[in-house]
Amino acid sequence: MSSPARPALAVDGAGLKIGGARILEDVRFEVAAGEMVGVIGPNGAGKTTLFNLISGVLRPTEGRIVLGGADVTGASIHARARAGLGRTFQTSSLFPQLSVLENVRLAAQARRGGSLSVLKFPRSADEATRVARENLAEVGLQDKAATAAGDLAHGDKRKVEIAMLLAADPSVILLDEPMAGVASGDVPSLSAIIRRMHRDRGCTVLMVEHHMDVVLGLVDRVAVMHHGKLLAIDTPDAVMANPTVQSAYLGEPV
Ligand SMILES: Nc1ncnc2c1ncn2[C@@H]1O[C@H](COP(=O)(O)OP(=O)(O)OP(=O)(O)O)[C@@H](O)[C@H]1O
Repeated sequence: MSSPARPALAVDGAGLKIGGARILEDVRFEVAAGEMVGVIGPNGAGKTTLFNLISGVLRPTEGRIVLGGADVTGASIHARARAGLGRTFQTSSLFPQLSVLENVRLAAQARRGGSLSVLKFPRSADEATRVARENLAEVGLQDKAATAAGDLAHGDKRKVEIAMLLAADPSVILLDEPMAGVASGDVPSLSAIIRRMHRDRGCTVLMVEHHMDVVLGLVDRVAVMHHGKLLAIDTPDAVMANPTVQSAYLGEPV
């Protein structure tokens, strides 16, 4: 009998208490290698906190975070990045005065923490530039390489952030509201980039996103957070048909 494939990411009973406040409680799910899972839920449900626990910004007060079979609950943000975890943030993380190419090149050089230590075989400047150009082309921004990142439209900034993420070559990607602040006309091209990134790289993706139509059209499964708990995790159709989820979104007690 073959054993089931090891999940790329497991959140194993994770909880977070701050002072007297219980922010997250017994969150438990697995994401298979190559799967794309959306995380939805009303404001304050705990989605960003969950990402902070997975990426190492916060440590859970209960439970474990397991990345590719390794328990990383106590590992630093950088150790998780070296283990192949990449993350974008809700707010822009670009250096506005630097050119688009320079922003992506810095990410390429810091691949899995590489540039911080000569022992980790950092990419040479030429190699980093090549990787940066390749990833800029992947998000369709090769013509804006010389533009200052701060001068870009919001949608293009988001695309540069995805190019930066890809330049670091992660195997598990956390996207925190990739469509936040993006003009509605830019949403389809950004969605297409995410779909292509997932398909061509075979990476595992966990994505928080408020645009429900975007999430439902992209992901294999949806996780629904509510009041710091995982309400449901299932296919988009099953989640939308779930009466508990419907109550949560209508603001009724669940
Ligand atoms: N450091 C903290 N100290 C106290 N409470 C916190 C802390 N961080 C988050 N919270 C609270 O935890 C809850 C979950 O917050 P979180 O930002 O994770 O929600 P969210 O689902 O990402 O919301 P949004 O969709 O608005 O981004 C909120 O009630 C928030 O006020």
